[in-house]
Amino acid sequence: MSIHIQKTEPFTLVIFGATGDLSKRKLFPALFMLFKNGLLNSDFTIVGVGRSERTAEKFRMEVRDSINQFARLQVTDESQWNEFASRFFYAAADVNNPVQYQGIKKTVEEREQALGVKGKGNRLFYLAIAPDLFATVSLNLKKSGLTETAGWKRLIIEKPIGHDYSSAKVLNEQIKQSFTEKETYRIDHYLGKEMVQNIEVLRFANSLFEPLWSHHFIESVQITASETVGVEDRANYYDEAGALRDMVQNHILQMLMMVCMEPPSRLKTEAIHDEKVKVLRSLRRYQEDEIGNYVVRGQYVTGVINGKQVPAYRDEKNVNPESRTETFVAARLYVDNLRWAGVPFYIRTGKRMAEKATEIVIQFKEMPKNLYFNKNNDLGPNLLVISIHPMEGMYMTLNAKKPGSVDEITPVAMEFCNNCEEGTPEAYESLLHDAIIGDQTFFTHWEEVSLAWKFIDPIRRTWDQEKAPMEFYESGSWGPQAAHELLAGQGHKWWPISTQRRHRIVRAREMAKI
Ligand SMILES: NC(=O)C1=CN([C@@H]2O[C@H](COP(=O)(O)OP(=O)(O)OC[C@H]3O[C@@H](n4cnc5c(N)ncnc54)[C@H](OP(=O)(O)O)[C@@H]3O)[C@@H](O)[C@H]2O)C=CC1
Ligand SMILES: O=C1O[C@H](COP(=O)(O)O)[C@@H](O)[C@H](O)[C@H]1O
Repeated sequence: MSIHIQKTEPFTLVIFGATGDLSKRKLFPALFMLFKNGLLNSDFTIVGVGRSERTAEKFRMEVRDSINQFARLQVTDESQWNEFASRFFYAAADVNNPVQYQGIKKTVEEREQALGVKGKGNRLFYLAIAPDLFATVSLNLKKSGLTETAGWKRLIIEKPIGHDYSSAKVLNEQIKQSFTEKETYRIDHYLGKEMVQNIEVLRFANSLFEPLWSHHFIESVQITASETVGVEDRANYYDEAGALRDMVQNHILQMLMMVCMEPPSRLKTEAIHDEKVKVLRSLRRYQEDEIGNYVVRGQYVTGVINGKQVPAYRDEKNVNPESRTETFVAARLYVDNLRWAGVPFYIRTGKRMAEKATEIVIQFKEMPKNLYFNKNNDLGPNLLVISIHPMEGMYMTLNAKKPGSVDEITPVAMEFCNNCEEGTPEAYESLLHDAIIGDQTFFTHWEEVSLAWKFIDPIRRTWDQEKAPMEFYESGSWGPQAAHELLAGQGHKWWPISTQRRHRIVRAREMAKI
């Protein structure tokens, strides 16, 4: 990802769903930050599409409001704003109606003509709309002639990509009729997070880690993506999807791939995708009758979050009062290759948990307990903690001599903070920029999508047939007891999440005592 160095070529970005939530909260703020940082070519154009009519002026005001509400920096410089806003246009269209694409085409072509790139403009289509419209739009883009240009054309799609392997495959075939794999950019916003991208650098630019990065020295790996929010206003989608499809199929497996992949032969997109795909091929698939031993599903009941009583999942608006949808998943996974043989990868994700945090903990094997410095049984394992959110950084716990003592041990932490001094780019900033410059490294290849679904589908089937229990957990907790037992059986435990910098050393000490 080359966000700090490479300015884009001229381009037109057509955003389907420009009046929606994703555009307001993520896309417009990201475009504004890229513009402010001088990373967009001055000849860029944004064409917003939605069903309801509005003038370009009104659209620009909405864009401004969303930037002031959601961007890292607000609009303060009027002439800079006018320059930015003058590139925004709007075309009303119902995407189900092929005829209405002509209005979009006219807007795009007029602007390309004005910029002197008639017939050869670069075009990027962003589908910030419901997933069941992805196929229709991509087919209609071709039929309308919008994909015909001597410049490049690209499609950006959001998740979810299907709800299982078969539906994802059908969608992929439909998209392929208009866009090749190289032109298709599947967003997984976790891949745009600074510290997720940093995993590669940490592993492949430090001689310290790579020799230790295997079953010889690593005892286990834990990946947590916990949230304090509930289902919010997305029950219509979420009650069908559940945490397995919503978080594990994409974000959690992407983080697992980044931790496990072999060093790529070159730092090129294809080489990186090849290595990530190999991880999914080695990921042990569980038979339906053994899933209960490895995967736990849970659903939140009422509890207290930030001092406030919150409702049970089944009492949330638009949720089926008898819903069997999981809001929590924990699992013990294995990557059956030479590097990772026997190393458990513990994953967990859930809504209404105790803290909002995304963290990866690499636990190294312990020193032999019967030798040296373990008089009080207080030697802790070395942990490398990669904090992805809300803190961005990493820290390593070590055992050190307690100051002033002869052989007493105390845990210490070496820490790097990635976002302490100034804010780092938001995931969508870096992903939008990559799509505009044509770098697919941090987008999901079709093979990753398909293998991820093949891993997920048997688990989903088992749960749909009620062949594994549903565990209930209190809101504000760290999930159901079964999620702790998953590790306890292996002599492991979930390490406390450490989201606040000032607590870290204290937490490191607590960890050593556990
Ligand atoms: N919101 C978020 O934070 C995230 C969203 N996503 C994904 O992004 C996509 C969009 O989500 P979100 O922004 O939340 O959805 P919203 O419901 O907020 O917005 C939907 C958008 O689609 C437009 N739209 C709906 N039907 C049509 C139609 N027939 N023709 C033209 N436009 C139409 C709406 O415009 P209008 O009503 O004006 O016609 C609106 O702009 C989804 O795929 C979602 O899964 C992914 C990650 C996060
Ligand atoms: O994709 C999704 O991610 C969010 C969590 O993202 P984060 O960047 O805040 O960690 C999750 O709330 C949502 O359900 C899911 O669709």
